[in-house]
Amino acid sequence: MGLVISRFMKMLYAKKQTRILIVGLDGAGKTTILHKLKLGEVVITTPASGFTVETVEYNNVIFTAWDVGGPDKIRALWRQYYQNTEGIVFVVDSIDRERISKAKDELHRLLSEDELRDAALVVFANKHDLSRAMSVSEITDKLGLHSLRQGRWYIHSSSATDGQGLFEGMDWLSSVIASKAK
Ligand SMILES: Nc1nc2c(ncn2[C@@H]2O[C@H](COP(=O)(O)OP(=O)(O)OP(=O)(O)O)[C@@H](O)[C@H]2O)c(=O)[nH]1
Ligand SMILES: [Mg+2]
Repeated sequence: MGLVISRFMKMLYAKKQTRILIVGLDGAGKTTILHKLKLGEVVITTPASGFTVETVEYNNVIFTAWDVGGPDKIRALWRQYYQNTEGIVFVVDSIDRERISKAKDELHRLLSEDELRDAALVVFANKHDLSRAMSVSEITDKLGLHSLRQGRWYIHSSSATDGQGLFEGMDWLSSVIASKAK
């Protein structure tokens, strides 16, 4: 899986610097996905107490992951990572029925940011290997994805622990970004 991802990432992203955000509530599976993509060493930084950012650089693509459910006072710090963002990977815990509406609020809040308005969105309905997982269509509804702009979003079930579904989502994202760059 890592090899396949690497190969097409290399083809598509060689020229200009691009950022991809990997975001979602705590425990959704962001860190697991970042490692599973096998793009390189994951570097952890803490720009402020209570705020941890994980970064992987791959050619000219910077993958940046953090938890968007944190306290309001650290939100201002997120903006430094918005520049050049072409893609957003939003990770949802498919068994967390209690917090799906919080996930929705955070997603829409993020997408309303000026600098993120044109970014393509992939949602991973993660932890799909678990029997209690909500279906992709239920998550689509509960996140209000149909109300989003221009149809530049895509949702796929995933299991970050075994890698299932990650390729499909990343493949869609890279092809949308590549077609925009032309
Ligand atoms: N069964 C199952 N467990 C998963 C999956 N993805 C992640 N997990 C587990 O869920 C827990 C949280 O995963 P993380 O990758 O640490 O989640 P995170 O989004 O980085 O969480 P924070 O760093 O706290 O914001 C870990 O115990 C993972 O092993 C999945 O697809 N299936
Ligand atoms: Mg994490």
